[in-house]
Formats: sequence, C-alpha cells, structure tokens
Amino acid sequence: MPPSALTENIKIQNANGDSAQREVSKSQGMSVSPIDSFHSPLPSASWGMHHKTGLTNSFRASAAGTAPLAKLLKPFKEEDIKILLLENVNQTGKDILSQQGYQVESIKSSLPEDQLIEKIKDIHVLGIRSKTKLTSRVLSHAKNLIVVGCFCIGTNQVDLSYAAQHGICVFNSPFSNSRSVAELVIAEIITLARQLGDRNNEVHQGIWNKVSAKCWEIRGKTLGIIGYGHIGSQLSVLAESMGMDVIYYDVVNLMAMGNARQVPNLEALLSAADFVTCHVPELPETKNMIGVDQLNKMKNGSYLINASRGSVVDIPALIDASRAGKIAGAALDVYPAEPGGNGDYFTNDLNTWAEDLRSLKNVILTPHIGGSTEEAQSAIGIEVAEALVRYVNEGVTLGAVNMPEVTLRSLTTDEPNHARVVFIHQNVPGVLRKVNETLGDHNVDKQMSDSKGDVAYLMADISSVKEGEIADLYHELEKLEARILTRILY
Ligand SMILES: NC(=O)C1=CN([C@@H]2O[C@H](COP(=O)(O)OP(=O)(O)OC[C@H]3O[C@@H](n4cnc5c(N)ncnc54)[C@H](O)[C@@H]3O)[C@@H](O)[C@H]2O)C=CC1
Ligand SMILES: O=C(O)CCC(=O)C(=O)O
Repeated sequence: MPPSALTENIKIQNANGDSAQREVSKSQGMSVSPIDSFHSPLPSASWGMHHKTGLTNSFRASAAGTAPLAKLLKPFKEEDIKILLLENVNQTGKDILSQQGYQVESIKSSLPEDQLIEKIKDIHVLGIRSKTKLTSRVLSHAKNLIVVGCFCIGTNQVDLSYAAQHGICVFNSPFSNSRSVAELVIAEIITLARQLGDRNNEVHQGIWNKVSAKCWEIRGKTLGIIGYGHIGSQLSVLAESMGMDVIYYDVVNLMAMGNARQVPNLEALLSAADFVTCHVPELPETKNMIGVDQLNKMKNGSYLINASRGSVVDIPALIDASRAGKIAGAALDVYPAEPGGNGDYFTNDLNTWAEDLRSLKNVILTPHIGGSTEEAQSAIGIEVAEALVRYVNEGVTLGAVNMPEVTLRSLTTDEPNHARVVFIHQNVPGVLRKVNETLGDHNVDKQMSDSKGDVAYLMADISSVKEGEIADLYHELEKLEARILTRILY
C-alpha cells in the first residue's frame, strides 16, 4: 500500500497550542492497511475475554448463534504498542498485555526520575504501582502515552489533572487489595496488643523474656477507624467478629457495618479508641492528619496503625509520643519517602528520622505490603490490564479515575465499514456542534459524550466510512481548537 496520511507520523499540538508533539502513533501513525483492520477476523481483545479460548464473550455468544461477532478495533499493529510495566506488576497483567501482541517491558522496581523520563518518551502505555511518581514534569515528556494503569488502589502518585488535560487516561484497581490490607491490620492489632514483634526479636537474639504486663486481649477493646471506605468497612467486619467494638470517623455519612458506630468528628474517635487505624487517601486535608495535637487526644497507652499513605501521620510526632509512653505501640506500612525497590535501605538518607523510628519498642515497620498478597496482586493484574486493553483497543473509559466514564456497545463484524471516533477535548461550549459538523456526512449510529472537570470525552460510532475518508476526518477533528487528542479506531 502506498504511504498515505494513515501511515504518516502525525504530530499534534496540545490544546494550549504549544507543541506537545504527541505522535499519533496511538491511532493513525501505527496503522496497517485499513483494509486489513476493517476485516480483522480474530477477536483477540480481552474485554470479557475467556483466557483459555481467547474468545470474547460476544464472540462466544455469537458462536452459539445468539449475537453478532464483536469487531476488533485495532488500527495499528499490536507489536507497535509499547508498554512499560514498573514495580513488579503481577504475571497475570503481563500475560494479558503480551497475549494482545503488544511489546511489553517489565521492570521489578520503580525508576529514578531521569531514567523514567527517558523511558516514558516513546511508550504508549505505562503500568505502575504506588511508588512511581508521575508528576507533570515527568508526564510532559510522554509524547506517545495514552494511558496509565495504576496496579493498586491509590492514584495520588499521578498528577491526574495534568494527565487528563493531555489526553492521558488513568485507571486503577479500586478494591482488589482491600481485603489484604484489612487482614494485615487485624494481624497488627493482635501483634501490638501482645508485643509480639519485640518478643519475637528477643528470642531470635537468644533472649527469654516472658511478660504479661501491658499485654492485652483485643476482645472488648475499641477500634477507631479513620476513613470508612473499602478497607475501613472491611476491617470493621473482621474486627467485630473478633469481639472488638468499632467506631469510625469519615467525612461522608456512611452506613455502619454490623454494630459499628460513626462518630461525629476525629476528636470523638481519638478519645474513645484503644486502637486508631488510618484508611484515608492522600489529600491535602489528610496530610499530617495525625500530628502532635491528635496524638495528645488519644487515650494513654493506645495504639496507632497507618497503612494508608505516609503523609497522613506526622512521624516525628509519633516518635515523641512513643518515647513519652503516651502511645503503647504503632504499626506503619507507609512512609513519606519509600525506597525504590527491594534491597534499598530505609535509613536517615531517605527520611531524616528513620533510625529513631527503627529504635522504638513495640513499633512494627513493614515495607508497604498492605496489598502484597498473591490473591490481591493476581486480581489487580487482571483488572487493570483488561482496562488498559479495553482502552487501547476500543477507547472505553469505564473505571477511569481522571476522565468521564464513556462506553458504547461494541461494533460488530456485521458493520464492516464503521469507525469509532474518540475525541478528547476541552470542556468548553460549542465543541459537540463542531464535531458533529465534521462527522456530518456519515450516519452517527451511536454517540456518547461526558465531561469531568475541564476535560470532555466523546465517542461516536459512524457508518459508511470509506478507507480514504478516515485520515481526512482525523485531520478535520485535529483542527478543532478545543481538541486534546483524537483517535479513530476501525
Ligand atoms: N498499604 C497499602 O498497601 C495500601 C494502602 N492503601 C491506601 O488506603 C487508602 C484507602 O483505601 P480505600 O479504603 O480503598 O479507599 P476508599 O476511597 O474506599 O475510602 C477512603 C475513605 O476515606 C474517607 N475520607 C476521605 N478524606 C477523609 C478525611 N479528611 N477524613 C475522614 N475520612 C476521609 C472517604 O470518604 C472514604 O470513605 C487508599 O487511598 C490508599 O492510599 C490502599 C491499598 C493498599
Ligand atoms: O502494592 C502496592 O504497590 C501499592 C498498594 C497501595 O498502596 C495501593 O493499592 O494504593
């Protein structure tokens, strides 16, 4: 096939008119012959995919004679899609992405910023966990990136608004590791109450120190949960089943599980709880949410647990409270600065107080393992990788955290000359009219548009699209002032 607009390396400018120079290899630049794509016969997309047979649900339904075949929307060579997975993403996720034929590079740790900037320059899809910081500075180098998968719950490590403004969709896994975190906290409550960490260390050092003073059962004790979301509410159920009384504080009025009770403010929780545990997201409002004042309001001899984010607890204040005997013990899984990977050191070079913290009695320190179980990681790998495939292949944003959720029912192989237009744009008046004028010569079979903040996402399936018209459509849409990113999938 002769070179055409479809195979050019098209650069686009971002909405502000500066040259973000995003290569539209994400849609047009990677096109093989549109004829090949139009008649792509094998449904390998993994949305609803049966992993053994490789058939999509709709394909299987069709095989049973109940529905037409779902059409693959891949106007690119799968092997041209470059994916970088950092922080030891689970094999389940790697497999789903590799089975698509994408180029997948997987690295066990996060990368220092300068290396990340180099790597991010030419990838289309990036998978991270909690450690990799995707700041606006880092993302400004990501000229080809269309989507980020956070293989975790938290998305505070990504500048979500910058990403949306630059047409980069971000997904996470909202609850696949919640149970694992809740179970870790249960283990920590008993470990702290019985001083198990210290006893264990002593015997490992050959020291026999059999004590019962200040060691407690957890039955009848009060657990105070700050943040009663997926993790907090799961923990509530587990704690009650072990005989604890549960109170919780949340900015939202939430239904109590079992006999738990919502308290009106943080102070009420701190003054009543024997164990205080934090399960809030990292936000400006949750920064140092537990500091000197809050520690003072806690009961004498109570315990503090933080498996949310390192910014939530003022650790130097906790060190002082522990030394003063105000706090009988603490368990921390997260820290303001965390090592990049296994084998790195947790020292004062990372956090100036690290060695003071390490020296405290009855303080459990874990390396951000709240969600680190086989079950959680395997489920997260599948969930996030499937969302990435769905987004790359079909433009569907269901589950996105920084873009509106937009989907249309799949195009089918009964509709061979259809194309799916994805147009991410500034949420300003008049854009839909202009887009529909551009699409005007085609029948818009179905269309959905929604906005989130400053960014809007439009998806339209149009019919009777001739091969040569796709590039023209693309160029016309790219001319619209409000556009952030255009993709045409067919
Ligand atoms: N240690 C680990 O490995 C893991 C840590 N996490 C962290 O745990 C956090 C919580 O996770 P989920 O329960 O899934 O989140 P979630 O979003 O389901 O629940 C968070 C709750 O906190 C509440 N909240 C927000 N701001 C608050 C404030 N200022 N005061 C009181 N409540 C407030 C929200 O209303 C919500 O109910 C995540 O954001 C993540 O940072 C999550 C998974 C694993
Ligand atoms: O397992 C991880 O890397 C991150 C867990 C976590 O903090 C999260 O899911 O938000």
